[in-house]
Amino acid sequence: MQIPVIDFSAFLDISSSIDTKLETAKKLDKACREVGFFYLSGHGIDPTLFSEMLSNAKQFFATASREEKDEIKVKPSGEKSGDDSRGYRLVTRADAGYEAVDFLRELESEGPPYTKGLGRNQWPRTPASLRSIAEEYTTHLVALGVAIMKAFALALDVPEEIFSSRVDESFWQLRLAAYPGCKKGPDQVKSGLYQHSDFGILTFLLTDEHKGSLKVLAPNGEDWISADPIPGTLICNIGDMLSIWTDGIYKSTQHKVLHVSQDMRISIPFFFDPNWNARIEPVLGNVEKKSKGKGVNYKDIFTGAIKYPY
Ligand SMILES: O=C(O)CCC(=O)C(=O)O
Ligand SMILES: [Fe+2]
Repeated sequence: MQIPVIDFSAFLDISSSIDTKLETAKKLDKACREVGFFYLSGHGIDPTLFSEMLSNAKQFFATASREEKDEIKVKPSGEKSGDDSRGYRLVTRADAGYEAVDFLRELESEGPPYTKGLGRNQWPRTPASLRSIAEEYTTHLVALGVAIMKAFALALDVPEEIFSSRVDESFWQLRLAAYPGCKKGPDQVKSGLYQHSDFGILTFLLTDEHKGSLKVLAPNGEDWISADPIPGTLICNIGDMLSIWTDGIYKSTQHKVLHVSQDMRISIPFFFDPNWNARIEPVLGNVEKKSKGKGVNYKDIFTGAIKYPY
């Protein structure tokens, strides 16, 4: 299996004919059906923004003091300003080892105290440029996510609003992550992330130059393929919610991280997820399957009000 590289520029070019757009959309569609992962080029985002995101994230993880990290740590919902979702975490488990800071779309809400998902982002004090760069990056990726959903609708031959009405206020999540460098010897720590599929719609992943860390499960269910970074591209993959919307036609492929290099690896996933109130149900017109997600809103899944997978 190979992860295809797809040039999206023709779809974004307003002078492209519908046939040209359809040709690009069909390439994406094929990748989503067969692999669930693709590299995106021609996305219109300035590569300087990629390097600024990576260098700001690296600076934070490499230089922020313990106190600075603690100040913005994820706090339980209902406790002062916490909402159990936003801020810094250090994960040291048998099957996962990394540090991360999460930022999510801020929704209108009462509080503090906040219920899960409805709080305010906690921005690191340093580097001072991180917030404005992350906000600019987010604006670009939200627009890109909306454009790709239009391409999916075109390829699947369904009305554009089926998707756009469910993602036009995407409850996105931006994660800055650092996988520690592996030291040999007794203090060796696990650096990586257990096997999983992503939860939402579409993940846009930006990583530093380390190779061999991200592994994608091949369709045969046995082989692991390294998804090494290709400079200037974003690694994209389908999440479970889009797999549900498309009756499983688009695959939310399993992947994992196993980082064995001696230096820290920076990885920045952007999870383009459904609107907070989006309905989660198959939408391609298969009436029998439509009942499966009856009454389920994305927020109920996100907050754990409904057990997922349901
Ligand atoms: O760091 C990576 O390469 C992938 C991370 C990932 O799969 C995730 O955060 O969901
Ligand atoms: Fe993932």
